[in-house]
Amino acid sequence: MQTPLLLHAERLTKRYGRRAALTDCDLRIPRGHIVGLVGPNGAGKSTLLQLACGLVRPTSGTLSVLGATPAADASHLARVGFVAQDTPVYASFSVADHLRMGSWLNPAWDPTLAERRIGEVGLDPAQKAGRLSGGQRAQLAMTIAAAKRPELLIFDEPAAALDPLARRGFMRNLVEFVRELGASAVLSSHLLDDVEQVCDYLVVLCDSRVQVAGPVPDLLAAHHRIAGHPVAPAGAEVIWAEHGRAVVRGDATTGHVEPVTLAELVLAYMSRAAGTGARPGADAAVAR
Ligand SMILES: Nc1ncnc2c1ncn2[C@@H]1O[C@H](COP(=O)(O)OP(=O)(O)OP(=O)(O)O)[C@@H](O)[C@H]1O
Repeated sequence: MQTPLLLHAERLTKRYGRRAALTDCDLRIPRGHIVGLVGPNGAGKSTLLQLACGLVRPTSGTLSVLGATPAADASHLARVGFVAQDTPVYASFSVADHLRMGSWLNPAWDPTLAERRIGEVGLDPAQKAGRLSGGQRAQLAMTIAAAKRPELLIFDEPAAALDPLARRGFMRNLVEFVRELGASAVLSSHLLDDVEQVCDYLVVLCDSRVQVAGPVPDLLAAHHRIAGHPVAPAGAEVIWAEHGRAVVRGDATTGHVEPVTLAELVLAYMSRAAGTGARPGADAAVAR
């Protein structure tokens, strides 16, 4: 039997009244990846993460996580750890209280991992969570999510509150942690550097729709930057073009062809969805 996918969405749609947060999204993401979910404000990233945790239900279409409906039962809840955007903690509880609560609520709680990590990141077990800095709160929330020993860790903009140095450390830590757990992770971020640093699978969401998704090495191999009278050969798709430069999907044989960075690839899809830059074919010719 095949191992169930990490995330499997088919025509997944979520509407809030007349507003579409996700529209007809198809995803087939295998396990073992650290998935970066990127896109502009209001693209639907948090909605997708909340659907994956079972906090909200689809309007139509289907989503399965680790082969089951999200939050279908207590055992599925235990397999997924979620760190929400504002890393909520109980202000009047100490760091140690949070760990105690974690051990009561989670059958597979790993106290050794939790205590080791609290020590590693320099948190005082006696300190009230309400007095922690944003970065320390993020570390506490990540520790609690990880000490559940989940198969999937979900982070909604995990490092948004951190200064650049703390962020770099946090993201490095996150990768080590996910690997140590033998887990997979999905994280949303506006910070393309972070995504580039830690993610090996990318999903670009714009305006409620998946624009592109796949393993990062495959996406980088499939896209090129061309400059100087770019001509994309037949079969190649111009994703974005402006001022004599273009990002194309498929082979590019004319013009000055260079590899594309992850940030350029993401920005090309975001610009296309936003309707900025020249329309494909206007600035970069497509050979027929
Ligand atoms: N509970 C809700 N009620 C009504 N509309 C909502 C709700 N949650 C999200 N939306 C709408 O759904 C769309 C997608 O929102 P979502 O928060 O998923 O986007 P996002 O990509 O996470 O944005 P950001 O990067 O700004 O956090 C937006 O138009 C938003 O206004």
